[in-house]
Amino acid sequence: MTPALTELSLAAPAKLNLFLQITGQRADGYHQLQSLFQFIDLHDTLHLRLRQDGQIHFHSQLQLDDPQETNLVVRAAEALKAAVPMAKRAQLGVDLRLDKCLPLGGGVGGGSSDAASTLLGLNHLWQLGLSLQQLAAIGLQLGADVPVFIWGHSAWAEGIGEELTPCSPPTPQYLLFSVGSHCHTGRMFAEADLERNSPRCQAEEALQQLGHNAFEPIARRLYPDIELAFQWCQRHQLQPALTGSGALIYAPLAEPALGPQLQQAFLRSFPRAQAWIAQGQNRSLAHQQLAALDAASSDCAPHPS
Ligand SMILES: C[C@@](CO)(OP(=O)(O)O)[C@H](O)COP(=O)(O)OP(=O)(O)OC[C@H]1O[C@@H](n2ccc(N)nc2=O)[C@H](O)[C@@H]1O
Ligand SMILES: Nc1ncnc2c1ncn2[C@@H]1O[C@H](COP(=O)(O)OP(=O)(O)O)[C@@H](O)[C@H]1O
Repeated sequence: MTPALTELSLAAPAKLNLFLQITGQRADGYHQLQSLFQFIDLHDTLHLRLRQDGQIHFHSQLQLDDPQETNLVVRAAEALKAAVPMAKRAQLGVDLRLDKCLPLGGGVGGGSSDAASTLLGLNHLWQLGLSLQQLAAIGLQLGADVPVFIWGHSAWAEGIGEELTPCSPPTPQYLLFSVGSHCHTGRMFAEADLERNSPRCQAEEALQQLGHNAFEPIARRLYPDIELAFQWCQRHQLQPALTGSGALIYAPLAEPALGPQLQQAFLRSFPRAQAWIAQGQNRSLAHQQLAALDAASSDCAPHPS
């Protein structure tokens, strides 16, 4: 029999919203949207190690703005444990360490991805055998963006982001910029002039309008540095777009060879900014790693004689 793993490291990749429009609002205030999600190869890394004493311990350099707030990694681990029958819970302990790289509140879903990788990793390590559907339902309680990271495939999203249809948009390299502004998701959704009644469309139509994002005019109006970054990109023949509710801006690279040059030029114009070159991926890094683990363990499994 394959020996059970006692530790595991898993990526928690970022996402981009290649298209985002809002089509209505539910009675509870949450907005209905249509969005095209794609992953990129920028990621946080989560290290998980089994504990025998049933405790959940967490370590990270990341300080959340609100010291009262519990990190989504811990909330995910607790939510998963709570979903397991009481009799099994006493043995389910873990040391969790998060190496945080993704910018906070940037619209790349780092917190949601950390939560999803926690659920995926613990399901494996604790040998719970929950389905992706069950994990996505637990994840949805933590944030509207968590399910897409659980399923791990680029997707056309509807509802509040949890009704997902896998799709495979083009996977260019992107330039990704952070000019330092933070857009608070709840506040962006609450902005009075947000276009929240767009007519619904089909995924195929969205693929013809890549880069459309209902939050873009608001982010450009509220944050002058975001406006300046859009103008810089346009002057450099890039097609910039906002991801999520902001504040990061991405632009597909028509000529990947020019990426490093454009990245340096941007940083010269915006010395306090950050800029990355990232590869679009239709399968999340976390899922690629889990598939490699499964393949390795089936290689180790005894062959039927
Ligand atoms: C806008 C998007 C697009 O991918 O991404 P981000 O910019 O956050 O990455 C998501 O819909 C964000 O999802 P997520 O970041 O998980 O949001 P949540 O934590 O669930 O919600 C934060 C707050 O935003 C508002 N909210 C969120 C999602 C939604 N469909 N309607 C809303 O009105 C609610 O006020 C909620 O309290
Ligand atoms: N592990 C985490 N990483 C990032 N943010 C977290 C985490 N845990 C809790 N949060 C909270 O979630 C908020 C949104 O985080 P994040 O996912 O980075 O935003 P976005 O979805 O806009 O990229 C943060 O401002 C923070 O308060």
